[in-house]
Amino acid sequence: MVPQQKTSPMPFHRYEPFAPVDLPDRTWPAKTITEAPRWLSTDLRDGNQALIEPMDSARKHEIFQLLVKMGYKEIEVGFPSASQTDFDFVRSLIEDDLIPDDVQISVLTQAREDLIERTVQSLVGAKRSTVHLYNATAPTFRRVVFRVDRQACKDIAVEGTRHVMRFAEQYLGETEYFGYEYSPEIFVDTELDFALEVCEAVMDVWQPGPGREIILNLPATVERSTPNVYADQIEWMSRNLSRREHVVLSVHPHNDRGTGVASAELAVMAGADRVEGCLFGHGERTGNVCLVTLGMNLFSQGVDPKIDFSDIDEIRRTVEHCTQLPVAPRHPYGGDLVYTAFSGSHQDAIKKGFTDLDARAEEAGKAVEDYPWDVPYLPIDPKDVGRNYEAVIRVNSQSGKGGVSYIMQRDHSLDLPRRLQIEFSQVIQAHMDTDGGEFQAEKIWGVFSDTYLAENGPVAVLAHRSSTAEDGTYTIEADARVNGEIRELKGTGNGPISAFGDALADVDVKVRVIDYVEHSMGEDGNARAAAYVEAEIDGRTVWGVGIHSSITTASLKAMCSAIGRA
Ligand SMILES: CC(=O)SCCNC(=O)CCNC(=O)[C@H](O)C(C)(C)COP(=O)(O)OP(=O)(O)OC[C@H]1O[C@@H](n2cnc3c(N)ncnc32)[C@H](O)[C@@H]1OP(=O)(O)O
Ligand SMILES: CC(C)C(=O)C(=O)O
Ligand SMILES: [Mg+2]
Repeated sequence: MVPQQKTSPMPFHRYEPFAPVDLPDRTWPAKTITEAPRWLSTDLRDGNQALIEPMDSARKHEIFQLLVKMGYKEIEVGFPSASQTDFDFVRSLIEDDLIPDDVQISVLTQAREDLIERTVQSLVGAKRSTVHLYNATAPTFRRVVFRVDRQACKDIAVEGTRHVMRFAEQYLGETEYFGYEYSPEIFVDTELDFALEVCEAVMDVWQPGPGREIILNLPATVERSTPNVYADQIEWMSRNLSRREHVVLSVHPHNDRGTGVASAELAVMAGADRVEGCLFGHGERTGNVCLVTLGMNLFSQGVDPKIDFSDIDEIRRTVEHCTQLPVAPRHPYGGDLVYTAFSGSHQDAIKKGFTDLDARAEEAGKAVEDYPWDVPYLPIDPKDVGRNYEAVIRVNSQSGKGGVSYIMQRDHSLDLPRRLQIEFSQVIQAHMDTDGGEFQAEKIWGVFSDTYLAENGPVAVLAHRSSTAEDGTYTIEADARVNGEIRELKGTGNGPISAFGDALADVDVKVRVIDYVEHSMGEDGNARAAAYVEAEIDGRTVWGVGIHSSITTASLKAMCSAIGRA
């Protein structure tokens, strides 16, 4: 019988289910995203206001420069009426001429006259700027925070917009561009008809038209529903707003349910033109939607994100330094561990994937970097974000032969034969059972050297000479140390391995060679060679390995290695 789940003791009855939107002819599920939306980074505002220690001026400048360098063209730089620090930062950007001509800064304010005035004052001298005004419109906020009815709530937005326009005229005069953004805060809990009514009233004041857009930002201030409901809300607004062609429909998803990225993506499918978020998902509570994830999700679908993530670790380091909060090791695209496989079957598939990719690129006459990426378990090429392949495969108790042999190949150019991979992987596993934890690449090499290359077995070749007769018979003469004694051995066969096997019979060492593989360990003429011998000795089947600049010496060493192993 299937085990029956029990009723949770938690008080789930205290919470209301979210209401679906009545939109049976929704169109967004059939849409695909083919181009990047307009991005706004609110790292310096929503991100900053949620930090344990808000950024000082130096850190704010660092983030601003990072955002500009990455390619963000709309940057919310603060809440100037909040503090002198916030105000002064905006002033320093403008007065020190730090804002590139193609970057638009914006500043946030509550819909209060005195705060709006101070906010607009902070922008004096800016070439391109936007004031962003918000007031909460949801029923709980109307009742609890503002203690107002619908009409009075709408009036706050309308009056606020008028103040913005009046103060802009008073303080800013003619600028290259002055824009306006309005957010009905808590949009997701606001009745849709009322959200629309407030936005229309705000537009009636701002009067959007050709060359005079308005940004209407519909925030999931607290994410409260599945992403499809948010998408329905956005599609409904997009369909019902007047002057739609002059409206930049913006979304501002938070991540309270952990679905901020999905909400943003479905919202874009539903008609949103613009997305606000923060790098690595900083922001209130569980954060704003992560701009890195959104951008890289597009990239991984072949869509230009219009943002440069090619040095993801530099981006991460800067964000960690400025926010003083760590990025989780499993954070999409930027976490330390996200391109690393520990588990055996993943490592095996990745290793095969790399080999296959190299082969197909070569066949197509293309550089691997230009060939379509298709490697199991790696959604993107780590090199595209500035990572190398060092960390792709790491070995612990969950790993198998694929991972171990990948490291031997990557770090030491040793292409272990399949059955040797199995044998060596068991050797590593035995160590792992004793030592536990992760097995670093150097430690794997140490075990390999001790196991196969130590030359501490009963037979060691000190020198050898060989000749081939006309009939092809190969003769070898070797000076060898056998059980501590120096002996001169001689044997014949069809090659060094069989001749040496024959010679060993004289000293009572019986070796039956099962398999032999050799390869060069590099491209240049001075490259060394690796030889692998699988042999049955005293009833045991073992592998031996030899490495030397002479392939014959490498083969003899491999024989001695196998004898030592047996
Ligand atoms: C969802 C968001 O992230 S919104 C952005 C939130 N960010 C911040 O608040 C950071 C910066 N804020 C601050 O530094 C301060 O809040 C300040 C300086 C702006 C204002 O401080 P104070 O004047 O002390 O007001 P306080 O922050 O307590 O705000 C509460 C008052 O503002 C009113 N209010 C809140 N939001 C708004 C708004 N958007 N528009 C108009 N009034 C508002 C409240 O109703 C309340 O009024 P009451 O005192 O008459 O009841
Ligand atoms: C000010 C608004 C846009 C906000 O941050 C939110 O609603 O989350
Ligand atoms: Mg927010």
